[in-house]
Amino acid sequence: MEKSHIGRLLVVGVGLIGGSFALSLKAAGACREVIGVALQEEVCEEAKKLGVVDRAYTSLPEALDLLEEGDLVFIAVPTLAVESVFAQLKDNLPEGVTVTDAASVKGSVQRSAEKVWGRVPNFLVLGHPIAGSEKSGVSAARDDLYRDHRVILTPVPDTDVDRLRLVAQAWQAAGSEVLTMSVEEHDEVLAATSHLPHVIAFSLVDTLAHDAENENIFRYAAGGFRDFTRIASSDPVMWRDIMLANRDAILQAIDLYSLNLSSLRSAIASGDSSALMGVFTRAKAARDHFTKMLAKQAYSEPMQAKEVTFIAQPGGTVSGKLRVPGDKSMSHRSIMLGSLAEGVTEVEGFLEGEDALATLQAFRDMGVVIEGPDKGRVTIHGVGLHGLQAPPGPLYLGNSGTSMRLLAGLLAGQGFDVTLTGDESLSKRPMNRVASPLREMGAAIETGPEGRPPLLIKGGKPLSGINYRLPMASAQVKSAVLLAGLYAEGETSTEEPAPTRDHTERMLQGFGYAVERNGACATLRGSGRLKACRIDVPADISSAAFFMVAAAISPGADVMLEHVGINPTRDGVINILRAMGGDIELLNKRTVGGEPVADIRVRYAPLKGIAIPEDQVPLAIDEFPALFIAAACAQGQTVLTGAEELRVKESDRIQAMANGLSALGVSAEPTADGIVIDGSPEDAVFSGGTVDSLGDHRIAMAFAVASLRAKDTIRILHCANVATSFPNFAELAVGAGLKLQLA
Ligand SMILES: O=C(O)C1=C[C@@H](OP(=O)(O)O)[C@@H](O)[C@H](O)C1
Ligand SMILES: C=C(OP(=O)(O)O)C(=O)O
Repeated sequence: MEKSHIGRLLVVGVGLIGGSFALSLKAAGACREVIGVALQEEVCEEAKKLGVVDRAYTSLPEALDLLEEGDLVFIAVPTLAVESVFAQLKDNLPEGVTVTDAASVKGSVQRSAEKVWGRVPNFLVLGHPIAGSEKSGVSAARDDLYRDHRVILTPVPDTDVDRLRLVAQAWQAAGSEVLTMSVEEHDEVLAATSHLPHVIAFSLVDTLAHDAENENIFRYAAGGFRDFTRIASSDPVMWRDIMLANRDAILQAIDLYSLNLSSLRSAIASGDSSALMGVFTRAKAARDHFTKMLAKQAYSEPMQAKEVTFIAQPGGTVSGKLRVPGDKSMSHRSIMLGSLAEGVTEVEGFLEGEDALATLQAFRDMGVVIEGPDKGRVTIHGVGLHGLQAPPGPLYLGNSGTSMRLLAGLLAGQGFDVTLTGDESLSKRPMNRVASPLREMGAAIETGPEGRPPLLIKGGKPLSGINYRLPMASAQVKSAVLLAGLYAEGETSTEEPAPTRDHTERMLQGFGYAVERNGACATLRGSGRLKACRIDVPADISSAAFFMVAAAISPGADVMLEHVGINPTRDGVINILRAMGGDIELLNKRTVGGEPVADIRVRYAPLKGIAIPEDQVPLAIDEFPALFIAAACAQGQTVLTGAEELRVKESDRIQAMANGLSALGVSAEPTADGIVIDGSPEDAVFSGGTVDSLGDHRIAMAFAVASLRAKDTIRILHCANVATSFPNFAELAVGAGLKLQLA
């Protein structure tokens, strides 16, 4: 951990917060000496006795006299007392000393500073640790109170960057994660996440304490009461100050809460079970996704994205029976169509990966009651084609292109406005490919610069059917147009330049919606109805592909992949591997819920390089990262053409793979629409080294598979997004025989 460069630390207000900061910095060896200031002599004595401070004074100016350049003043008095501390600092603070505070409300502290100095002085860094305890006083101080907690710093334009860095380093030394945001944002977020819960806890306990029966209530109050009201033991003065200091934001939060509480009351009064389930399932999901929440958004980017590195040791082989998770494309569509259907749709085999969960959360945010997922089971209480409600904020779709493009189509026909956002990768992906045809249908869609997200979709625009000839083979574009067609006047049809996955067409039919299919064309009429059904999602062939390639390249391998969807619009990976000499058997072929399914057995056989037929490209579009690994292990050259679409996936997959392959000593030449790979039948094809997956799940998994034929360890950077499509990849891979570790 980086140590701060503070000389002396002066803590003004030696209670729980100030005392814990002092102890943390002392424990980290991050300051030379701690001086305390407290109003009462007894507190000074106790702080010294407990070893929290080295010296203590009841007079702030006296203590300030001891400071010099590079020292830090930490103000930890109740919010409304900060101003009087500022007033004493004004004439007594030595040059070069930095000041920070820990008050829970930043707007009022900013105003106090402006009152005292006319503006926030450049040496004052406003801050707030998101940590505390219901206990108070110096005797409750701990050196680990801030460890693994967040601290929000709210610099203003005048704040000196070196002072900001000094304060951030001090908090890091205390073990905290430092974030910065504006004063206004801080106060709104805290009103909702901290101040409102305290209001409710104080008021609930006060209400019950007034009750004549209170003794009984407290005697029998067990878990729920205890968990929920712990914070009502917090320091009353501190909380009074917070209420007064952050009045407007807290009032807004209380008003919103009162409204929701009264509709919950009505639901209970009228026995409205579905409204109760709605609130409870949404709340449970939100609580479970706690770390992904931001104020006013039910689901949002994790505040702190976790960093995962794959470390794949060389060699080994793969064997055994494996069931990879559910198909991602079908999982998305099951939530979308289940939500728009009338009645209750039961889904099995649902992919509990981040992408499909983003779609699920989007529909919860639009008022659909969805139970689960629980071991792949999801129960969707459909609201009908016209039953979605405006979400409380932008719909955050993470890394998922399918969610954004299909939702764009579906939402173009709603009566409300909605904004679609995504993570850094999704924010770079082209959206005009859906926005243009949807606009032709009458939709009002705004995109970010160059047709990138966010998408703002205006509601209440009447749509009319179109005949759309897709300029590229894309199931996402086809699906977006067809889903908008559900809301359009008349007939909507799509014509694709090459067959692409047809899960939308099949699943619509499964929900009882007429879709006419004729060669490259799919046609439907608006204003029909979807009837709830059961959906069994088979294992995802795109995930199975990593183990197919693993088996195809490792001598001695024999793998059985169970219950895999082998829809003919998705089977390119089987065809291509077979053309390269792969030994693949399809066993126990059957149809499940309108989709062909089989168990796929793959055994090792020497591979040879081929020119990949262009008609296979859309049928294997997501499998190319894995197929490039197979190509590197094949005798001779493999040439891919007609695959420019790979450049606009979660990463530019042609470049990302070419870079990674080259880093591992394989000759891989990217071209505008494909790649040329010179394979080698040697035992150790890949040299070992470090490759960057660029946060693309499929690049990460492909290079993990390469380790089977590597000479040395392969380190793969930025692998957290494997969880978008294949959350248990590492576990299954290790079980099958890969030597994979996570760091
Ligand atoms: O419709 C779908 O579920 C998908 C379509 C494909 O994208 P494009 O339509 O952009 O080719 C594919 O790459 C993606 O993983 C899922
Ligand atoms: C391209 C992919 O997904 P999406 O477009 O949904 O992000 C993929 O999973 O490989």
